[in-house]
Amino acid sequence: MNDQHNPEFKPTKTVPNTHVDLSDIINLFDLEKRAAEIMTKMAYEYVASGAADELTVRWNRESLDNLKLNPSVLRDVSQLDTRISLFGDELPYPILIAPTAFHKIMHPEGELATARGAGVASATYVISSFTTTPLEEIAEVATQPLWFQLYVQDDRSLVKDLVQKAEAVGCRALCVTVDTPVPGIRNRQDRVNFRLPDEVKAPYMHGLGDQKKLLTWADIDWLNSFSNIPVLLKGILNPADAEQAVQAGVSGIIVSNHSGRNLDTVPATIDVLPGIANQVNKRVPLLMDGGIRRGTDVLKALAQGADAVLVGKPVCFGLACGGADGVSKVMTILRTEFELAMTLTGRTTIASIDRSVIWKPA
Ligand SMILES: Cc1cc2nc3c(=O)[nH]c(=O)nc-3n(C[C@H](O)[C@H](O)[C@H](O)COP(=O)(O)O)c2cc1C
Ligand SMILES: CCCCCCC(=O)C(=O)O
Repeated sequence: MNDQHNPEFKPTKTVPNTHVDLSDIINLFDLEKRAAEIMTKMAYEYVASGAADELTVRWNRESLDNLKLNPSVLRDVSQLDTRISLFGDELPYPILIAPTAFHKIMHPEGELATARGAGVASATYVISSFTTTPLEEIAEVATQPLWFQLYVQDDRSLVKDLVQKAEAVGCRALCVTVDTPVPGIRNRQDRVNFRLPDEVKAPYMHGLGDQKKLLTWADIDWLNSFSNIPVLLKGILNPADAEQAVQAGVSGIIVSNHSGRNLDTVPATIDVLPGIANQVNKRVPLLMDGGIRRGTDVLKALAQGADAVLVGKPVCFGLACGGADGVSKVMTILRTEFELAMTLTGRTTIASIDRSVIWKPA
């Protein structure tokens, strides 16, 4: 056992300054294995764990695996176009970096490395409210669009200031996380007594766990009333909430179960996506995350009605293993696999990816 995997091991510094050889990392599962070897136990457990019995974590993957593809043959697949347009920006491919907290426990360069990796991979990066690096510093190194993920805290004037700061540094959209009124049961994190090392701070967050005023639809109206950037709701899992979100005037919806980290036994996101897509009926962009690990998963999510997907855990593992290089490697692997999946199913444009891509028994 590596020292860092000894439960008694106490990190003496934020995180080892690791930069492992990434040349033999072929897919995102390889990367998680490597990350498990090199991350501190506390950081690894924080990233890898889900809520309670982790059934939803498992279902996210199983449901994606259980969908079968239905290729169309003899199409001219010599030219692919994977571009999408979201809120006025053209993205070269429909995969974004999901907001994840505390990057400095994963790599000493923290969110700066993530932003640099996103830049190399031409990916949009959604910064977490729990960033351990000030927004101005991230914006300074970013070369691709940034979005901001908002946790609404009790002090609404601080929330307003934070939204305005995100706008001022150039964030292009605001993802309001609506699935975490209180923290979920996180047994694995409790077992390692998860806490931030003293030298790591999340400068914008002050006790989400002690909320007195819980987020409601009235707060979404309030955010919409002053936000100058599109407001998306992150954490929608059923058509009724999606409808209410559209009626509330949001600009987009992220179908998410928080990677199974909050409420265990909610369904896999890929399973609820078609019903939500039917309800939303393209009135606003629909994004999805949860368990995306393969290019075929991206294709399946788009086929079931998503306009784009986000990836969380793999980016954290990439960051831990190789800083910016690790982050760009994750995005490049997924993008390349996605392009191949399009080619091999005979779909050359994003618009041509519809439910016929999914195999159904005759
Ligand atoms: C380590 C970690 C930290 C996260 N932190 C946040 C966060 O600060 N805000 C948020 O809205 N979601 C957070 N999430 C959830 C992700 O944004 C995203 O919904 C999820 O990770 C996607 O699933 P995947 O990890 O299976 O790709 C976090 C997820 C992980 C794994
Ligand atoms: C008190 C809730 C902490 C949440 C931290 C960030 C997050 O969303 C996560 O999934 O972890």
